[in-house]
Amino acid sequence: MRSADRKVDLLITGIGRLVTPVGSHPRGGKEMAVLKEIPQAAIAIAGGRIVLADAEATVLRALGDAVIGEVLDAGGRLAMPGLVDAHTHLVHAGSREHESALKRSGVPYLEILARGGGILSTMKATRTASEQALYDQARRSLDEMLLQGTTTVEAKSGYGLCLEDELKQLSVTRELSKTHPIELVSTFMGAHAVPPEYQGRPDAYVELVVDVMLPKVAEAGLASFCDVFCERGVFTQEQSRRILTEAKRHGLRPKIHADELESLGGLQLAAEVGATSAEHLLVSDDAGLQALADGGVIPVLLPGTSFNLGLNKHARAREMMDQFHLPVTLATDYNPGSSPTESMQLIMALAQIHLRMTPEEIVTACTINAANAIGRGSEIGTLEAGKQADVVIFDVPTLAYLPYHFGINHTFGVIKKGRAAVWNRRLVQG
Ligand SMILES: N=CN[C@@H](CCC(=O)O)C(=O)O
Ligand SMILES: [Zn+2]
Repeated sequence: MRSADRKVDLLITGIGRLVTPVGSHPRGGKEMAVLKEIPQAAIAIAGGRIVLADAEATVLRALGDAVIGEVLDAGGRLAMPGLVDAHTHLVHAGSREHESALKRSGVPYLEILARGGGILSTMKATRTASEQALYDQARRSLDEMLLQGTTTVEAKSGYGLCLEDELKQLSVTRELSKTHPIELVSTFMGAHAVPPEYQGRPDAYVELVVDVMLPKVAEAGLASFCDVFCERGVFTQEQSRRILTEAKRHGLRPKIHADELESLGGLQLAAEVGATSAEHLLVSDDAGLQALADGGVIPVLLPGTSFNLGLNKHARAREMMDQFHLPVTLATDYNPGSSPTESMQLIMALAQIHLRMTPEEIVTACTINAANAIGRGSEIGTLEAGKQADVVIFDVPTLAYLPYHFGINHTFGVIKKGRAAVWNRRLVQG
């Protein structure tokens, strides 16, 4: 530490083991298993950033006679970068437990949508809801995410499906990003489904998205990314191309929901338009995965969706890593239909069992790779000097225990931008 740095706002001591990926870039293939591990560690934080994360003796020596604002003792627990949830449909009204019986009786996800349910059912609820009601519901979800160790969340629109209500959803995201400790990255997803007014006229709806919605969203600075649901019966590859190409023209970075149920060439399109990420990928073939690798597109896998839809089909995470050296990312896909969970810890457990990922790979997938999937790799995703101080402290004896003991919350503490947001398992007010 230079003498100019000799003021520390927060010092976290007593970290039994600090575990973190290193660097700012996505980690692909074998690199995903490489973590830096420091026993008996401490983290010094100033101005919301990490000044030093190292062995406690080294940190204390470097601090010398520095002025220290607050000290928090992690009590020998495990610290890692705050979890990044790179794919959610955070802002929506209501819930869809009434569809569970249909799903149990074998009615497919897209059939429920075709009957006017599914996404369209949440669209109706969201259109009717006030901004305040949407805000309150999403805020409760964010609190839950924070309590579970998530510090940054991507939030998609796509339940308004008309200009006014898409803007309403995105405004709620913007409001939440000002008031909640969790940092939000906003994605415009007007092309999530074809609304009833445009039934049978999907191209006309695509034109509305392109000509009316995109310019307004971009002008108001309401989103950083644009996503589209490229799936049979929803949007074709050609319609998706039109939307993502126009999105780029307006300064929004492309993302795509692809290969969830059927492959329409969404991964090739992702590479073609230079998408940051392609998400779901349950039925992807080798050609699609090679396109991602060649195009530098990050695969975002959502094992909560296949679990909850009872699909018995899992993304080919091992091949993505071992054969295609891809930087696999994990996310909740939190939404009221296909994945009603805020818990990244549940996703970790599913990733270990269904995607056959190791605990180290899972950490990388939920931190630095996820950060890159939302364009934030240089700021968050690792515990290194200079990065934003987003830290989660888990009450687990070993790293492997985290995805192993599932169904409970292991989070003891969460530090967001250098401030305790959760401590002793409770939200810190103020
Ligand atoms: N598959 C498309 N969209 C969401 C589900 C939205 C919903 O069912 O409400 C997803 O990513 O799984
Ligand atoms: Zn989604």
